[in-house]
Amino acid sequence: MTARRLAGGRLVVATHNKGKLIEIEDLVRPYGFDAVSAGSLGLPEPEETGTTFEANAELKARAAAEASGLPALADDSGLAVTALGGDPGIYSARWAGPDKDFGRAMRNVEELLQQKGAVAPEARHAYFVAALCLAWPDGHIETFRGEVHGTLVWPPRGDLGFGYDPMFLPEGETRTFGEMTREEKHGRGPGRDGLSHRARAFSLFARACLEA
Ligand SMILES: O=P(O)(O)OP(=O)(O)OP(=O)(O)OC[C@H]1O[C@@H](n2cnc3c(O)ncnc32)[C@H](O)[C@@H]1O
Ligand SMILES: [Mg+2]
Repeated sequence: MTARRLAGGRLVVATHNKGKLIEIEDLVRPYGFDAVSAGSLGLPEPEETGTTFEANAELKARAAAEASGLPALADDSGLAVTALGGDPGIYSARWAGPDKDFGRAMRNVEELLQQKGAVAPEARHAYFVAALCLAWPDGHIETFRGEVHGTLVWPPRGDLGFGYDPMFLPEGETRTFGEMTREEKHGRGPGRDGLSHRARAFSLFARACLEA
């Protein structure tokens, strides 16, 4: 099945997360879109009732496309910790509570890892997942998924990025996402498909819908 192509113009970035918005704007910029955020359009934040990243991305993209009459790109993402059975997973934002305190969310992850005796790096495997969904106002959707695997460090390192970035050391790297610039975290470039989960999902999206 070939994906439906999206040719420039206005695109709603259907997120209320500032860190994500900045990253998605970076990723779409080379394709010449006029990107507008869901927040700037005053769109409400839909309740994430799905049980998968893909379902939640779809729900957010559809809501924004319907409300705005424009194509909308949503991201649902999170950190899955193997020793914690995949938690916080789709609940990654909710673990930070209503004040979006990711210092607290990271401490919570660390405490649970300590309780499991997960000290060695091998016991501290985790991966980020991002599902990107593009929805058109007529109801058509395309969904893509990216992952990046690594280990969790303690204490957190770096103050770049957002969310759980300072705890996450990607495989084969010496710095956490919190110590990387956005360009390094995206990791896109000639011969590279991206380092972060979001950049990887975006590469698939770009190949299928923007470059085809
Ligand atoms: O739903 P929207 O409005 O997009 O914003 P959100 O923050 O609620 O986003 P999610 O529901 O997808 O929750 C994902 C959470 O996982 C975390 N997360 C996702 N991608 C991340 C990344 O690249 N680096 C660090 N943390 C990330 C981050 O804390 C997010 O709040
Ligand atoms: Mg959310």
